[in-house]
Amino acid sequence: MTLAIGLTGGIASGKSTVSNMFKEANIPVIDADVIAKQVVEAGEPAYHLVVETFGPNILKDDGSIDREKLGSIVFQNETEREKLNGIVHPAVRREMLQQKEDAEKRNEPAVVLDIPLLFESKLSHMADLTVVVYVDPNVQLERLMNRNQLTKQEAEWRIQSQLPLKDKKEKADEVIDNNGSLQSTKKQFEDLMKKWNLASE
Ligand SMILES: CC(C)(COP(=O)(O)OP(=O)(O)OC[C@H]1O[C@@H](n2cnc3c(N)ncnc32)[C@H](O)[C@@H]1O)[C@@H](O)C(=O)NCCC(=O)NCCS
Ligand SMILES: Nc1ncnc2c1ncn2[C@@H]1O[C@H](COP(=O)(O)OP(=O)(O)OP(=O)(O)O)[C@@H](O)[C@H]1O
Repeated sequence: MTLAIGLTGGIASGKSTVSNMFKEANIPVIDADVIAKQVVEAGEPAYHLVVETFGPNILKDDGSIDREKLGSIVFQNETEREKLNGIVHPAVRREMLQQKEDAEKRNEPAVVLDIPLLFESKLSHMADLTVVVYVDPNVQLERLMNRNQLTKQEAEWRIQSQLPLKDKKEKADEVIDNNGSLQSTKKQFEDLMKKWNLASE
């Protein structure tokens, strides 16, 4: 049986940091953000719907979607965000289920479903257990502003477009606290791997 681990968190809470630890441990990771980018590449069905819905102004000169522009529209407006979600999410869900099935066919001991909106989109049924990468609100704001070079207002809009991290923490089966050093996060990751009998040594 392939253990399906649902990995989530808030924007810039450290999901990629933890998903890299899984990859280093040879556990395959299915990344919803990567798939969400692929399904809106030029020529894909969702690409045409996005252009129809948001207009040609959201395109770059080469015809690809200007993600920064689209982000500045949808992160500060719930109605626009729901329109985008309605186009992108079904395609992402289909592809994730396909990749999960492939991992099961390969008899992988485990597979990680890295889904930022795991709880918001009610997708936890796809996973056997859920893990939240948690940070305190002030740490999240600071890391997001630094990583994406955003103003405080822009970063707050992005954070507010998601369920508060403390709510996700309550819903999750396991919590990795990423407020501290990377070493402390790695230690918590290793402890979980032992608990799930996935540690190699
Ligand atoms: C708005 C878009 C174009 C901005 O692109 P950009 O390259 O700047 O960001 P990226 O895709 O890497 O997302 C960064 C983070 O933003 C957060 N986020 C993205 N989309 C959403 C959303 N619809 N609602 C809440 N948070 C979101 C997630 O935490 C994600 O990890 C893009 O995020 C998008 O197409 N979003 C809709 C699809 C979606 O929900 N993706 C999330 C996983 S399915
Ligand atoms: N323990 C840590 N100490 C210091 N910086 C950290 C730590 N963990 C992550 N970071 C930094 O915080 C930022 C966010 O981390 P990461 O990209 O892993 O988050 P994420 O949850 O995958 O974000 P998103 O879903 O928004 O893409 C990055 O710039 C990363 O280098």
